[in-house]
Amino acid sequence: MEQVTVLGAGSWGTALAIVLAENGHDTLLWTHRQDQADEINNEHTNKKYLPSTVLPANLRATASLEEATKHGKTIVVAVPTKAIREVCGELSKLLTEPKLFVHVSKGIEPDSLLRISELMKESMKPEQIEEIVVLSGPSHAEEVVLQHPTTVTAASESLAAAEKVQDLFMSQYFRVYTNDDVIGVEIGGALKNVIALAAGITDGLSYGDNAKAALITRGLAEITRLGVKMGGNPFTFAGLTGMGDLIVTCTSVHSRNWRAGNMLGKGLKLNEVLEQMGMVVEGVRTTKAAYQLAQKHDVPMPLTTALYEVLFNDKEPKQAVDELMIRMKKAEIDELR
Ligand SMILES: NC(=O)C1=CN([C@@H]2O[C@H](COP(=O)(O)OP(=O)(O)OC[C@H]3O[C@@H](n4cnc5c(N)ncnc54)[C@H](O)[C@@H]3O)[C@@H](O)[C@H]2O)C=CC1
Ligand SMILES: O=C(CO)COP(=O)(O)O
Repeated sequence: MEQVTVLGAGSWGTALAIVLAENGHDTLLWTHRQDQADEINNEHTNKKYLPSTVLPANLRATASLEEATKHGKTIVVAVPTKAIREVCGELSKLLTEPKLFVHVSKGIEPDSLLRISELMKESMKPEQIEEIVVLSGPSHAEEVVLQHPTTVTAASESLAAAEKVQDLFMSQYFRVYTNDDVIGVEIGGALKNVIALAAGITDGLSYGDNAKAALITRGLAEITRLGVKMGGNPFTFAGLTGMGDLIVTCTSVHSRNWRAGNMLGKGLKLNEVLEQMGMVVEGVRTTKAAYQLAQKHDVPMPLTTALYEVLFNDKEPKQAVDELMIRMKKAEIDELR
């Protein structure tokens, strides 16, 4: 049994805390909201994020970051990308010994263009970090809490750290593989949300299954193109954290990115969509970051660029699709090399 802290009591942090608590680990879930910590401790529910779930009795919550920091030998960071800097910065003021960090956030910071593990390293001191492991893959919280079979990947430059995280989380319904390709895993996890927004848009336009299959495969082509240029292993993009997560996010009604895209495709404006969602839609900020990365690395990313125009330059979704279809003729495979 290990002492583990999970930072962030949204749907994913809570679902992972349940997996850990059910595995017998002494798990403490941190939220920045006292009322939510009280609900988790007294009612054993987290209704805003997982309305039908009863939390295990051994799962405790706290609103004290100091208590949370002291508790875990392993600290799982499960806040949205935009909160990573702030939360890790606060953590850095409290850490007195090195910890094993696991992050599960799927994004890239616009402008700095840092991946999550890079952001974490920038926000804390090297001596405070034992190792960083990224846990990613096709895994909607709503299905994990139902104990439906789920497979993910733990990636780290340190195989020992990845295996430690594999052991912490692995259960009968939660299977964890290891990978040493942190870049590929982080890029795949972040960029699939961009394509999922686009898939939601084409569904909102009622364009059907051919369009969605095209988005998934051509989306993977452009994610791979960028990810390989940034140093990722091409095979990673065909795995759970690439193709696997792309499939689940582009096709599941649980996906907040797909749902947001669907509303955009039906004609709602971005601010109206985000107001209605009430949960993080990572793909919006990641579209900006991916657009900037494509320019920086001089990689053609037509789907990302089209989505950028829709989200930030008010292009009509139907016009964006029309323009994608009449682009210059291309070879399918040569473009990937
Ligand atoms: N929901 C899911 O099924 C999965 C989510 N993820 C990733 O996990 C990350 C977190 O997502 P969710 O839990 O789904 O989001 P969510 O929207 O359900 O919850 C986000 C949580 O973060 C908290 N938060 C926001 N800003 C904060 C701040 N500055 N300080 C402290 N806490 C703050 C919110 O209060 C909320 O509890 C995202 O990067 C997402 O892409 C990854 C895999 C699956
Ligand atoms: O990453 C996820 C599933 O693997 C969750 O996707 P959404 O953030 O779109 O809900």
